[in-house]
Amino acid sequence: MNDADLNDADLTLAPDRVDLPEVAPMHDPALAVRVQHAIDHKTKPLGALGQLEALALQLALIQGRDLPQLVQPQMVVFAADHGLTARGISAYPADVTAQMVLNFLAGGAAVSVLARQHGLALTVVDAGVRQDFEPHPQLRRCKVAPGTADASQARAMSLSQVAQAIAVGRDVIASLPGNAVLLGEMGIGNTSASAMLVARLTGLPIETCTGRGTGLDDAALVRKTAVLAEVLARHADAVEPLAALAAFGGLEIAALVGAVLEAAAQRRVIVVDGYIVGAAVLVAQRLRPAVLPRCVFAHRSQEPGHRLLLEHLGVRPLIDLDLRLGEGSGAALAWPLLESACRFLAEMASFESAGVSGPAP
Ligand SMILES: O=C(O)c1ccc[n+]([C@@H]2O[C@H](COP(=O)([O-])O)[C@@H](O)[C@H]2O)c1
Ligand SMILES: Cc1cc2nc[nH]c2cc1C
Repeated sequence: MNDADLNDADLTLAPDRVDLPEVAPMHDPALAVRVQHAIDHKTKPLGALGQLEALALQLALIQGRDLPQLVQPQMVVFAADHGLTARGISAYPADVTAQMVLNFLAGGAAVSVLARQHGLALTVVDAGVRQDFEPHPQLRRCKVAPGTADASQARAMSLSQVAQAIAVGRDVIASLPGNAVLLGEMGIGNTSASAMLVARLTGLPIETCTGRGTGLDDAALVRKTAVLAEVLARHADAVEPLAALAAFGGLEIAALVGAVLEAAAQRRVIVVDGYIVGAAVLVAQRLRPAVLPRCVFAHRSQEPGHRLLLEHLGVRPLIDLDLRLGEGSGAALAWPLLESACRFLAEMASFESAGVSGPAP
């Protein structure tokens, strides 16, 4: 597919023009009953492992087995630049996107450290960074374009670019081993794209979806919010999920949409990092609603729109550490909880096997 084949009218038809996998609904009531029964008969007061119990059940249902196992977990960080940075919507210069990609690969970024700590393979994907990179074993060079267009002047991406970036995300996931993916991102300006996607797709006011990102002060936050309101008004017709993605960007978010769809189609466990990955899940969920129960929401970010997004999706994150870093750092930090959920299900004794008395009659 190339730009010449597509025009604006195609945007409303986008789901038919972009190659999206089918995602089967998770429906196995008998398995759910069996796993809940096993959880309830472990040697603990009923429900005492709290959210970890719901997590164990979710992992079992995603994998379609009584004892879920996490094999060769993959941390995948999608990176790209945003043309809207020309409007001063970030506290840091756009060059930081490329510099941090090099830092990820050199092993010095937060996500590099946490991935090492938790035994997560780390892959970095250049979906649209302005700068070119030398080959590196952990880098996938899949640049769709050197950054998006300035969304205050034009659509951030053409539909063809959206389709290509979604394909990048799908292909990267399909090429990786294992049955769990942790998704992260890097892109100066991408809290703006996320805020606009969330506002447009949920109907929430842009003021509530916009935050300080990398650390804007009060005055800069007011200016950012005004810019985002202007961009939303400019693209008032971009209401369908893929049209909104094209209008607001970014290339890493589109690649994340593809990654979420492919991972869900393959029944992999999907660990969702912060606001930006959450916005990609929102787009993916609008395209294929069955992706949502296959996602584990790792943490609640400090970005105020993230809380609203999680509430809108009706999901509860595992941890809340006031993080606002991105990269996949929150997903990596939450990872041991998924391991613990599998372990308690597999290894804890039952009342029967341990000879412990159940609740008083
Ligand atoms: O994950 C989050 O919730 C999150 C919240 C605030 C900032 N970030 C990171 O900061 C960058 C975007 O911030 P900004 O201010 O440039 O839009 C991008 O690289 C994200 O990884 C990430
Ligand atoms: C230094 C730096 C690291 C990051 N990691 C993710 N987003 C980031 C933004 C900045 C500015």
